[in-house]
This record gives sequence, C-alpha cells and structure tokens, in this order.
Amino acid sequence: MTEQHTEDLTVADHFPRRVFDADAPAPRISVLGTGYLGATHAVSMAALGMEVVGYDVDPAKVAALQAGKVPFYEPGLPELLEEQLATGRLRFTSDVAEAVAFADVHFVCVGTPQTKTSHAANLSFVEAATTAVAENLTHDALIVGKSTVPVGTGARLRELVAAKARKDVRVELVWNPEFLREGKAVQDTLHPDRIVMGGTTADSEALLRRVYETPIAEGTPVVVCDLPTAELVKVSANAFLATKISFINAIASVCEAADADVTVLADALGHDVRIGRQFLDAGLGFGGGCLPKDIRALMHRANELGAHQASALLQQVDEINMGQRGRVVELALEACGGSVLNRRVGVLGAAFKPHTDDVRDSPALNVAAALHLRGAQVTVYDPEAGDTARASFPTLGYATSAEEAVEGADVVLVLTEWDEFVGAEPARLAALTQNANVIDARGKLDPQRWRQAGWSFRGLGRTAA
Ligand SMILES: NC(=O)c1ccc[n+]([C@@H]2O[C@H](COP(=O)([O-])OP(=O)(O)OC[C@H]3O[C@@H](n4cnc5c(N)ncnc54)[C@H](O)[C@@H]3O)[C@@H](O)[C@H]2O)c1
Ligand SMILES: O=c1ccn([C@@H]2O[C@H](COP(=O)(O)OP(=O)(O)O[C@H]3O[C@H](CO)[C@@H](O)[C@H](O)[C@H]3O)[C@@H](O)[C@H]2O)c(=O)[nH]1
Repeated sequence: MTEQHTEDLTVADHFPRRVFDADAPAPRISVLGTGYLGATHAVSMAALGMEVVGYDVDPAKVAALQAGKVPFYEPGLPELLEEQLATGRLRFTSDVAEAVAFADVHFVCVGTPQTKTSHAANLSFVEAATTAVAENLTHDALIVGKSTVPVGTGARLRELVAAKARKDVRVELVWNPEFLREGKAVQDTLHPDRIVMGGTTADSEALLRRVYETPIAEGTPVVVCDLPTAELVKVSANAFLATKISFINAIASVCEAADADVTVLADALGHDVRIGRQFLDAGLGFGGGCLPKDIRALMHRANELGAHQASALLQQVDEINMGQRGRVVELALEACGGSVLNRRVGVLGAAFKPHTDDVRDSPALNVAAALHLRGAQVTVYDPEAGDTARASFPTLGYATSAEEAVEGADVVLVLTEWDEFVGAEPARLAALTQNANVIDARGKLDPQRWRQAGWSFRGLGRTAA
C-alpha cells in the first residue's frame, strides 16, 4: 500500500491525518495486545501491505516479537514475522502513546478471560486498552474491537471513548470479531471465512474495507451489521461449535451402552450436508482459551438479559463437556483395577488440541492432574506443549518422547491427537509398558491395529472388546 518505511516517518510528518477522508493515505494499523490473536493479526496486517505497530503491556512479549521470536507455537507465524519485520512495515513497542499517535486504525486484541468469581468475562483488559487509545489520540481514528466480548460491551466502550478522547478528533468504535483457530491462525487471518463489521458508519465501513481489501477481493463475504449483532455472532459461533461437540459426546455415551461405534456414526451423520462432519469428533471434549470461557460468558450474559433458555442449553453443553474428563479418569481407574495409587500412567498429549502449545483449560492436563491427585505417577509427553504444561502443572512428570512417557506404564492415555501418536507403532510402544492398556480419548487410533499389537484398548463411544 505504501512504499515509505516506518523509520522514515514521524508523527509530525502526518499530522493531522484524516483517515476517514476518501483520499486519505493508506491506513496505518496499531494492534493492542500481542498474544495468540494480536501477534497473528499484527503480522498478517503487515503481510497485507499495511504499516503496523504492535503494542503490549508485557515488555517481554514486545521484546521477543521485535527480535523475531513468536512467544508461542503457531505454525507458519515465525517465518511470516521474520519476513514482515524485514520489510520495515512491522514493529512492536511498549509505548502506547507512540503506537496510538502512529496509527489510524487501532485493533483491540487483548484477553477477555473468565473472571475468578463467576462465569462472566473479565473486561478490565479491554477497558484499559480502549482507554489507552482514547486518551492518547492525536488525530482521527477508528477503534476496532476484535476481542471476544459479551453483547453490550461495545456500547459501553463508546461511552468511555467519548469521555476520554480529545473533542477535536473524530473517533469511531466498531466491532470486527475474530474467528481464527489456533494452529491455523495465519491462514484463517489472511483468508477468513467471513468478515463481520458491526456498528460501522458509511465512512468506517469504507475504511475497514480498505484494511481488508485483499481478502475481500478474494471473495470473502462481508457481513455488515449493528454492534450487538457483531458481538453475538462471535459467541454464538463458539457456542454452536461447543454444542456440536457435546451433542456427539452425549451420543457417544449411548453408543457405548448399546455397543455401537460413534466414529462410524459421526462419519455417517457427516454425509448429510445439513449436519457436516466437522466438530463431530467424540472424546475428551473441548478446552482451550476460547470455547469454555466463551460459552460461560454467554450463559452469564443471557441470564442477565433474561434469556434463560439459552443459558440452560449452554449449561448442559458445559456439563456434558466437563463430564468427559471424568469419564476418561474412570476408564483409567478401570484399566488399573479400580485404583491408580502408585501406578504408572503415561499421558500422550498436553495441549488442548494438536498444532498448538496452548494448555489453557486443557482437558488433557486436567485428566493428568486428576490421576496425579489419586496417587498415580503421571508422566506427560507433548511434542510442543511440554514447557507450557510444566509451567502450569509443575508437579506432573514430563518426558521428552512418547517412548519415555510410556516406559513401565500400567495404562497409557492418548489425550491430544497429535499425528505422532495416531501414527505410532503400537507394538513398539506395547513392549515398553508394564501393562499394555491404552485409552484413546480422542477417537483417532485404529482399535484393531492396537489390539492386534497386544493392547487392551478402550475408547469413548466405542465397544469395549
Ligand atoms: N486465541 C485465539 O485463537 C482467539 C481467536 C479469536 C478470538 N480470540 C479472542 O481474542 C482475545 C485475545 O485472546 P488471546 O488468545 O490472544 O489472549 P492472550 O492472553 O494470548 O493475549 C492477550 C494479550 O493482551 C495483553 N494485554 C493485556 N492488557 C493489555 C493492555 N491494556 N494493553 C495492551 N495489551 C494488553 C497481554 O499481555 C497479552 O499478551 C480474547 O478475547 C479471545 O477470546 C482469541
Ligand atoms: O470435533 C471436535 C472438534 C474439536 N474438539 C475440541 O474442541 C476444542 C476447540 O477446538 P478448535 O475450535 O479447533 O480450537 P480453537 O483454536 O479454540 O478455536 C475456537 O475458538 C476460537 C476463539 O474464539 C475461534 O476463533 C475459533 O473459530 C474456534 O474454532 C479443542 O479442545 C478440540 O480438541 C473436539 O473435541 N471435537
């Protein structure tokens, strides 16, 4: 979009920038919060040709990113970061005033975790970041919320901005929720399924369309709607995905009781295009930094709004999901004759899903910790999430290979479906164990192959023999 490089520019060169004008220069971007979402967004916006500054309150994160290091595992992101830093279009700073003065479009990408005392989302980071933008505005600007927030948040933030921003600048606040999946974050950001623009005016819609001109030109559908609808689209999408997973897990328990196989059933259901095969993998259920906290925040908000049925539905989804973790613990106890006290448990997988090192609300670590609390000697191996897992659960044992994790085990649990585990040679692993019991909690192993290799095999929603 612009040939000029960041280091050649000063705020004075550009003041006053009038980003809403039809003939304004290419918009410059700031990204507030450079975690899983923000780091990917900042790098991707630079890859789309814009000048970008990323800001975070965590100086270590800023320093790492500026040095070309992604502080988490996300396939493809390190290479793109390095490439974009080299263009001079992308940089990271700990100085919020400088970031805000530099940019015209400010993406708020900070965390919205569950509060410690209720199901509600903690909005303090979103409020702090939005306030920081408002207080440091030097020229016209568009604030774009990307974080996942309860419906009604944007309207409150608009009041905050109106109270904090200088009166001689024009500022708008809109919501443009993000739908990226960890492990596919770069692809999802550069080529999204849809772009939702909530609460835009004609000018801010035109500006956001400039920002996303490449994916829009590729044919990405754009949904323009009001602010509350945009906020709700995001949490509803996650609620639907969560519901689909809990639905198949509920059916899995029927399959188990009736000697049916849920993996075959899911394939058969998936042929119906109205249903689709995705998100019908029965097993340990959903975890991570999004689905669990987002359905709980929606339950809380729906109750506040008097929509109690929606809340009750999601309560069931949550309960079924959390029950899956207990079910896997039960299967491990059964495999060890009723108690895991002083028994060796090999755990394959710690991340909440493959292709990430994220262990936020990881079902795998939840199960590992529950067995540890029952007196088992638990050894965990994950190809990428060993360090993040150890930081969250330092009392568990950690191995540097699958072989080391299953050595002398009484039972082996496959809790994250990394390719390495799905493709493992069962006979070789069986030889290393004390008792060759395997629990496939993700439904991705071939029971026949493992049984033929001498394993006693249990899966969720699959026959016991
Ligand atoms: N992770 C995902 O896959 C994903 C996808 C879509 C939407 N989201 C949503 O995006 C938001 C961020 O999620 P995440 O996974 O990137 O979280 P994260 O915890 O990885 O990152 C949040 C970052 O914000 C920083 N921060 C906190 N307060 C700040 C402030 N006042 N100013 C600047 N930076 C600040 C933190 O230091 C941290 O680096 C959440 O609302 C989440 O629900 C996440
Ligand atoms: O059939 C399935 C599919 C997924 N999962 C589990 O569901 C969880 C979530 O998976 P996924 O949705 O792929 O991961 P996230 O990266 O958390 O992405 C979700 O959450 C993001 C943050 O809001 C959204 O942007 C994405 O669109 C949404 O898919 C993981 O624990 C998976 O193991 C299942 O148990 N069965």
